[in-house]
Amino acid sequence: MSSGTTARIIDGKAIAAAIRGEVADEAAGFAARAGRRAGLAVVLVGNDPASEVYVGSKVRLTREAGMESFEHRLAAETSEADLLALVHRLNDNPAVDGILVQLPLPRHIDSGRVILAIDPAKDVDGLHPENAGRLMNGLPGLVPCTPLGSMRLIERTVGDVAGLDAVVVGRSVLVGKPVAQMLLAANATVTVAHSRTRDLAALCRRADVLVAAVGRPEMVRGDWIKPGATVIDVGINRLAPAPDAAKGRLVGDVAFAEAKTVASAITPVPGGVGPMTIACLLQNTLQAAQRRVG
Ligand SMILES: NC(=O)C1=CN([C@@H]2O[C@H](COP(=O)(O)OP(=O)(O)OC[C@H]3O[C@@H](n4cnc5c(N)ncnc54)[C@H](OP(=O)(O)O)[C@@H]3O)[C@@H](O)[C@H]2O)C=CC1
Ligand SMILES: Nc1nc(=O)c2c([nH]1)NC[C@@H]1CN(c3ccc(C(=O)N[C@@H](CCC(=O)O)C(=O)O)cc3)C=[N+]21
Repeated sequence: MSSGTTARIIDGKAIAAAIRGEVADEAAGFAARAGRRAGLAVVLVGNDPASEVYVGSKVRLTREAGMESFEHRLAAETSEADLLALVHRLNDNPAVDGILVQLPLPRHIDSGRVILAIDPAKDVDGLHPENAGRLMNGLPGLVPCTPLGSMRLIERTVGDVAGLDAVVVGRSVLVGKPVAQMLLAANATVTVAHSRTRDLAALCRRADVLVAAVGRPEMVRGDWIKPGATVIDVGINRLAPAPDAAKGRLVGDVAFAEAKTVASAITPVPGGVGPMTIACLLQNTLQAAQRRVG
């Protein structure tokens, strides 16, 4: 399995910081013209561990970029009706340019119905069927942040993906499906794998570009990777803490130590896709604000 080489580590943290710098400059211009800051509202229902990691850095980075951050933390028992009512209030609030409802939602809430309630012009996650359909048809719209951030890392690493074999593991509305659409739009040959896929390891081994968005710590092993491949690890998994520690380590969906001896380039967790997601979210919020003001 080991080829004796070591992969280039794709520095999502640094690339994201550069994007946030550009967004901050533009956000200052927006505030001067509009007489108010662009505003982002984040809704978290319950306490999904990956969502907790997300909100942790998001509030601070939103303010650093010169935008307003509105946070709504709701109990896990919140009813679907109450959540829908909050979404409608945010739709009607002129200070709010972007609305992000964190997924997954507790099981008693239909996430499809909640996403459908978000004003597509404020849907900075790009999940509303109108924006998802626009992405599928190659029309302009708000694009999901994690897939957009992943594509930017892929393009910076491999350049043109036209004709390359891309395998996406995971088919969620949030990550797997939109990243597959973007790779397809960039002319890669795309296969989307999921929990019913047969011989996942053999399928992954054919990928020049492998995107893992599963939510299973270190599931993708080193010997699943084609030598020289580019590996994008979307997974954010919090391991159980060591006996004397408050928080467990964060790991991706790829066994990083193994994979880096086979791949030519790989994203780390943390420091890979996560920071890019936030940078793209801020960029989408500014884009939504600019369109709304006209
Ligand atoms: N870095 C970032 O910015 C972000 C990270 N994440 C992280 O990415 C991961 C994926 O998130 P998300 O897409 O929302 O997760 P979901 O749980 O919505 O989707 C997971 C997907 O993985 C598939 N899957 C599950 N088990 C297996 C298996 N054993 N073999 C093959 N496929 C499997 C599922 O298949 P099926 O459809 O058949 O059930 C499903 O399509 C999570 O760790 C999440 O925390 C998410 C968003 C942003
Ligand atoms: N509607 C919706 N959209 C999402 O985009 C979404 C979501 N729901 N639910 C939860 C997941 C998870 N997610 C993360 C984004 C960034 C980091 C991030 O910045 N991570 C840092 C780690 C920071 C630290 O160590 O605390 C890193 O990877 O370097 C993590 C997780 C977005 N998600």
